[in-house]
Amino acid sequence: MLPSIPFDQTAAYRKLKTHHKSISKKHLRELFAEDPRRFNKFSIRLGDILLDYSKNRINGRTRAYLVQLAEECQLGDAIEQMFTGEKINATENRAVLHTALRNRSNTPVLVDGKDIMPDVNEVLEKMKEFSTQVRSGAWKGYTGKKITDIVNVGIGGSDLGPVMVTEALKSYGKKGLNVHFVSNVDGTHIAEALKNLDPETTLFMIASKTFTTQETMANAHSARSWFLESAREAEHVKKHFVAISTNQEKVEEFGIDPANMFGFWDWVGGRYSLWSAIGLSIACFIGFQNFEQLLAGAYDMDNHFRHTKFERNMPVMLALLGIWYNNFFGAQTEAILPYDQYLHRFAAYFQQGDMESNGKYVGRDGQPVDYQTGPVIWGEPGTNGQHAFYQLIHQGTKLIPCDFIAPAISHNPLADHHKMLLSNFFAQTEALMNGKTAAEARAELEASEKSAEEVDFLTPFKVFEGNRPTNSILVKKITPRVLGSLIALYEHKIFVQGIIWNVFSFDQWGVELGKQLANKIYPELQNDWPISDHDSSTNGLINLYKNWR
Ligand SMILES: O=P(O)(O)OC[C@H]1O[C@H](O)[C@H](O)[C@@H](O)[C@@H]1O
Repeated sequence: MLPSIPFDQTAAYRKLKTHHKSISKKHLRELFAEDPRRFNKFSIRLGDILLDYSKNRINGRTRAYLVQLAEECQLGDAIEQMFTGEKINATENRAVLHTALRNRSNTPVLVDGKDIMPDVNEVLEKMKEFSTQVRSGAWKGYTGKKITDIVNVGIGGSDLGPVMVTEALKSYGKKGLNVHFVSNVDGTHIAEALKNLDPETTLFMIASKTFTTQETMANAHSARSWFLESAREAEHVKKHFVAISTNQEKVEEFGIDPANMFGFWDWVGGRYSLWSAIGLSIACFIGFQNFEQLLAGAYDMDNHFRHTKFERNMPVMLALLGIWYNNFFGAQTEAILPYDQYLHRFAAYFQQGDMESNGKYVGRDGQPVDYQTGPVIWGEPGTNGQHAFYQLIHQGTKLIPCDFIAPAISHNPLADHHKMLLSNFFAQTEALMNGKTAAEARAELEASEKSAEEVDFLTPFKVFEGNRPTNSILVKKITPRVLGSLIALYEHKIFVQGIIWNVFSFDQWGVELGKQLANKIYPELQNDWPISDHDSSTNGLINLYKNWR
């Protein structure tokens, strides 16, 4: 059982509260001026990844108190409990073992006394075999042609990870093998995805942990109908449909040959499942060796997380800084800003990862917490964001801690593009930190030969307070291995925050209500009779819809 200590009742919390009063008045400029060694002090390097967290509103004392907070909340024990397969997902009575999926050492991991590594390796072997056949063209469609297009049909955790990773590693993708993703139950999604595809060369991967998710099942049935319009014989389905699921019964019920099923287990959470067979589209697209590199990168981060002292521990420090702003500065959101076009779904991926994990108001003791838990996660790639929403980050009334992520080496070294991109990356965190004083703004205006009145009028608008905190994550290059580490970094950050906020990070009961209500209304839409048993708004909307359709 996880430790259950309301974090606002720890000694460290009280110390941080008092400490916050003084340090929140300090400007980052002053903190840098006071300590020339700030960068060395507040940065962590792991292989090809550097986390520079020196541009945060902290000093050595803040870090010490934050680390004490983690210790008082028994984070060390909690980490061990996760890695060793204790049933820390208590509301579902499950272990949480995405780390076992990338346990490259193969040391046994026990669930209910049984080593799960042989099962993990067996599925990996099956993925290797299958992805090799698809890539080499040995896997043939019903008319003997090789596969040119893979359509992953899944939603949430059975979609976002493969989407994000195949985009991030596009430059490793096999030419002539395209991946498509269908998630939304809106018929437009599948209709558009299938528009230019050829049933003879298309392979569907029906990805669903439960194999009961309404959206995925509706899309899977439509995919099969589309396929059978051309193929005619149900016999051909086995060449074009594979299932990725924990639910063999439902897979068979759907009509997919169990030989074409790639299994995983209830101890893999949906939003932590890209390392499992849910990553099959990734393995086919980038090749199994690269998929193994992705796993290896995550394993690097797992080891770092498990064995490094908190103040040198990347996920722990990232998590503690998030808590610092969320619970002491009152920040509501966090932005993830990758300066890499390939990472354009990274923030969207961690919207689910973070918000579905820690978006909870009930503590592990079953009582509502009286402090803030998970933040709103959002973000877009730089520099696009700079021309859209950075105004608010620089001069708005809200404090938005930002993570800037960039690779030193681009996969597309085109003219001077990467230098320009990176100059923006460096400039933004510097500007957010320093801001621009009234004197500086005034001097600039005066130099531009404005009249005295204009200078007076314009000066306040040109002032930037600065003191906006950022983390910079600079990596050498976005390789499969580096990406694996980056994803695991954020996964563990979320875990640490869940432990400290005392919430269960691996269930998602909040998603259930919407599902239940939609299932109630769905039959009511099957006829044209007016509805009257909901509230007046819902009745009004449904009845107008029935009128208009
Ligand atoms: O993989 P599935 O069972 O189809 O679930 C797909 C998704 O839907 C659920 O409602 C959860 O909110 C997600 O965590 C999950 O990833």
